[in-house]
Amino acid sequence: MSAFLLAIDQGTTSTRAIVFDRQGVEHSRSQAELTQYFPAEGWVEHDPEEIWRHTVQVCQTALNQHGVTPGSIAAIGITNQRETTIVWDRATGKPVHHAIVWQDRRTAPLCQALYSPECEAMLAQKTGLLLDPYFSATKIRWILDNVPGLRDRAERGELAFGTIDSFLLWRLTGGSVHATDATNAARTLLFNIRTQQWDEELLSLFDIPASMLPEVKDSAADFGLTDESLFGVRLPIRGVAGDQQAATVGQACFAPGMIKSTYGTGCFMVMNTGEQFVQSKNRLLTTIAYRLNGKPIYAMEGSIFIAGAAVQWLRDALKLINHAGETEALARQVATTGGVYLVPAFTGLGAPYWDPLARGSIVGLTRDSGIAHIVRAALESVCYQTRDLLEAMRADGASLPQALRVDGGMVANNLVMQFLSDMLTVPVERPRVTETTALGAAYLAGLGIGLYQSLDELSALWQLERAFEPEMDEQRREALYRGWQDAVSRTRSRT
Ligand SMILES: Nc1ncnc2c1ncn2[C@@H]1O[C@H](COP(=O)(O)OP(=O)(O)O)[C@@H](O)[C@H]1O
Ligand SMILES: O=P(O)(O)OC[C@H](O)CO
Repeated sequence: MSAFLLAIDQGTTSTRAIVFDRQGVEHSRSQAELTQYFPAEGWVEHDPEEIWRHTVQVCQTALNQHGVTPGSIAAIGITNQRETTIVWDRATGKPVHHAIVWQDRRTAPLCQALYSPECEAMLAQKTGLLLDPYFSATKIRWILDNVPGLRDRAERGELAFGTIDSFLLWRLTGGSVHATDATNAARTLLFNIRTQQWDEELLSLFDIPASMLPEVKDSAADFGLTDESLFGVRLPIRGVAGDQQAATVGQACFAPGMIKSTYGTGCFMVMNTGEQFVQSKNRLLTTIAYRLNGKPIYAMEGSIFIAGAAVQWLRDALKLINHAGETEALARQVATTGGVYLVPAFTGLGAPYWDPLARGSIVGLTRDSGIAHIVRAALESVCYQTRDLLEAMRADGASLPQALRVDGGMVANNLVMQFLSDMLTVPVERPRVTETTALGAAYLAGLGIGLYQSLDELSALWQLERAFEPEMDEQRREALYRGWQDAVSRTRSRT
């Protein structure tokens, strides 16, 4: 059988194609930055045509370098920024609106209008989610209500909805497949993760026609063949998962209690809870980690909207740095932030606060505060937010994990990793492959095509690069964390 697996990782800030061999070793890659559109305060959009162009381009490049050829690919796996919503015309395949990105807050008023404690309890019970603009349902509804003529066209069955994986599947297969996997469906607020079906009550609540929805498959399944015109051969697509779930697979968090945290644009902490649907009492999400052979494996998730994006903000808005990598040396110029806290609520606060109207703040500034303090505060904010999530998981009954497996662009920063371990009092483990999202998609494709027979095989491939052990004394740690909690309470729009 062909030796390689191609992973397409369509993230918030970039689109990547990475070719792995059977051992999970990277052989070739290509990447393209994605334009971010901010058409109004709190709105975030992407151009689906740019996403498509970049996807084809990065795949073609990765498939034709370093000894890799399209013919040497056994299967493709797709992983994607989740919740981001595209509606397209079934006849032409053309999107009817820009993609509304997961970070977009435009539907906060709609969420408020639909809110009641009963409604939120019903949503939590069926979907594991909360009523928040983050998820796809209100984004679909916004498109249907705001683009003239679309509601009627949707009712007539002319429009298709998909998260990015679905849209890419549609395009890659020449419009012959309209599907998604259970992990992506689980982020829409329309999918009942207990019954594994689109839910009539939810569709009617959000006023979305069932005809728009994709078929929901396992995360390792037959998602069709690529159109021959794209890569010269027809390649089977055998794996699909939302990026955080793919990272959970790439980190081999297959046993209940295992946790991974990914530090990209946002930060997402996912704890495997096995076959058990655990409903949080502390505003964490319940989601599907992966679904194989029809059997969902559940997870608890804490979602933070801004992690690496805070570093991008230091670079692009404040122009304090030229490259993300500079933050570590800058932050090391000072031993502490001197009491400065940066709460990066640029697009509201995610778990466990769920406050879409909160906006960012910097507190504790004095005349001694300088660039290094602010940069350090931005980095530390990511660790404090992770502690908030771990506290919520523990309050829900989880025990302190043996280790936290980390990945994503930000984990290159050793200062962040050490402070994270100090704040959590847990060893932080950075694997050899930090592209675990793409790796997870490749693993799913490998499972789907029969290159791997079991999850144990994948666990055996996981390798540690470096572990960071907690070093900070308790008194200092807790004083710092109390300062963070105070800064958050001053940032909240409501309590
Ligand atoms: N050395 C570093 N220190 C701090 N942040 C970093 C560093 N390197 C990259 N980042 C941040 O990591 C993010 C990129 O991570 P990545 O996993 O590629 O993100 P995504 O998949 O969300 O596009 C960027 O927001 C960037 O600012
Ligand atoms: O693109 P990322 O890696 O920041 O991930 C985005 C998440 O999937 C949003 O839920």
